[in-house]
Amino acid sequence: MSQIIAVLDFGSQYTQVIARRIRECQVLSKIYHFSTPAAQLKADGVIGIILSGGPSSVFAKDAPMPDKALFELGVPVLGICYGIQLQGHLLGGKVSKSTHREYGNGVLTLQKPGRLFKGLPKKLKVWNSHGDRLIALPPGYTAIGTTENSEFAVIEDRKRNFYGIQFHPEVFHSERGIDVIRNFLLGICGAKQDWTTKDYIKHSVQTIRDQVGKERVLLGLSGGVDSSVAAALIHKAIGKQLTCVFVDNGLLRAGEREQVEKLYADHFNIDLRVVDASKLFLKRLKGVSEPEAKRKIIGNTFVEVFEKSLRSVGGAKWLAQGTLYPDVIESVAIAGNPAALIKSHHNVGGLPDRMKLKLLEPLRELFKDEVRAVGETLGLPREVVWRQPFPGPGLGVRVAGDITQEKLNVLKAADSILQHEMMASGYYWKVWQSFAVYLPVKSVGVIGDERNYADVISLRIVESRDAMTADWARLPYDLLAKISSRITNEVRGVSRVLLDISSKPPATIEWE
Ligand SMILES: Nc1ncnc2c1ncn2[C@@H]1O[C@H](COP(=O)(O)OP(=O)(O)OP(=O)(O)O)[C@@H](O)[C@H]1O
Ligand SMILES: O=c1[nH]c(=O)c2[nH+]cn([C@@H]3O[C@H](COP(=O)(O)O)[C@@H](O)[C@H]3O)c2[nH]1
Ligand SMILES: NC(=O)CC[C@H](N)C(=O)O
Ligand SMILES: [Mg+2]
Repeated sequence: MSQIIAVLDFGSQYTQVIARRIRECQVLSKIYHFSTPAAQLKADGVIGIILSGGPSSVFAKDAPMPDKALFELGVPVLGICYGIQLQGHLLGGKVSKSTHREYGNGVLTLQKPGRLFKGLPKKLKVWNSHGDRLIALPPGYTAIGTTENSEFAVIEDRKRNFYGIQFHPEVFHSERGIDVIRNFLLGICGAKQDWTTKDYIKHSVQTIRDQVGKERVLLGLSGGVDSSVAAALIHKAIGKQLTCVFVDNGLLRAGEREQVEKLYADHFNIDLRVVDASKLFLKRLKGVSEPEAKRKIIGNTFVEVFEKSLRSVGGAKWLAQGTLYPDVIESVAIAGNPAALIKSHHNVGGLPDRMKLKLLEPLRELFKDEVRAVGETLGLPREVVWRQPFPGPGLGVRVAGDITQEKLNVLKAADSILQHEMMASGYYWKVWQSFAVYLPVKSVGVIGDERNYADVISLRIVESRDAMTADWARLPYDLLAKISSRITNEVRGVSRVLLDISSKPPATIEWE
């Protein structure tokens, strides 16, 4: 029986981040609904339980509650944030609303050597996000550490192997957070580190086979990292039952369609059809300038095109996409968590309600760097695995405001100079994304002693780990100067080039 660490989901924004930290420690984890019966966890071979954070207060009337019997399974339990509050509430301690919310960075001071903090310094920067707090320990527990507003920031009951943390060790901003999780998994639960990318692939291949059976699958392939890895994985699972469709939506970069066709012909043994739907997309988008409206139209039109191609691929029942976790969390609320809508990624929030195809998304829980690791293990070429992300709505969300063919042409020309210089300098591979944006303003310039009232282009070049947060890349001035001067000199109709120096948050990577 496999060893599983169960993550009970109480609706935290970070539930998937906890799961990914566990995978980073090469341990198998599974996310369960918060109400999963303890007997089920036991039957699944769970060797440790993590109670996630969540937006509710434990004493609220409809607060999500776990099956209390999980505290009698004899397996270690770690509560994070809402999870520590649950331990307090259910096991005889006391939780109350705090007058001081703790939000963002704080300092943890350890008073005692706790098992979770083995080998770690006595003071650590940690990241908080809570309004309630534990004010009395449940019997059997000891206080281990404090933060400014939490007397019980870390607690443990060594005998029963119950642990609680008020801050979020899973987020990147909590110093040595991964070590805390590793101590729980390896030191306390005794997990074996045997969950590798290879296992992930084996497991996914089996799941895909079980899901799909003998039915046919149509995969939307963009030539990007995610859909290429999804294609390779699904092809490994079901071979000829898979057909890929690349849609030319008229919002692609210069030469992109030809590049993808060639790449796939050279490197992949996969049935790929190319559909030119550029006229349809541009017709639907005509005169539309509101970003969410544009995204919805693009998502809907993609599905319309996929549905039209169904007959020619032998009546597929499944639509496969390379959807990743960040696409999901920004687009929709998940697992009862009232997460805010940031923007509708075309492949999630942009799908029409009437869609009849079943969705097959084997990468839906992964982050980009994990997908790249899967791609490398599957032997995909470097230019695919390490390609910069390019969103499905493409230049459609990079022409700010309404889209016309003329604006697209200006943007394509500017973007292709940027790409060329990024490649030539090697910086293409060092940053997360680099692209040009067409702004809906004009500005006055002067060329050949003449007035030039023309378009403005902004450069957006960012560094990131997983697209959840990002910062603008500090590129050499000489390189920026060269890009700017080439764009204003070579692209007719551009009088000015700007550099976007906003981080995410508060900005996002794309402009719309
Ligand atoms: N032009 C396209 N034709 C067909 N499917 C597409 C196209 N563009 C995007 N998709 C679908 O939408 C999904 C999400 O797009 P997204 O851009 O996030 O991923 P990607 O293109 O596969 O990878 P990358 O993040 O590297 O760009 C893709 O995985 C793919 O299934
Ligand atoms: O396939 C996609 N469909 C979309 O609708 C979409 N919107 C944004 N992106 C990409 O996602 C990452 C995060 O982007 P934002 O900071 O703009 O939300 C960045 O890498 C963006 O390029 C998309 N990808
Ligand atoms: N992030 C959390 O888990 C928060 C828990 C609880 N809602 C609080 O505000 O304290
Ligand atoms: Mg893409």
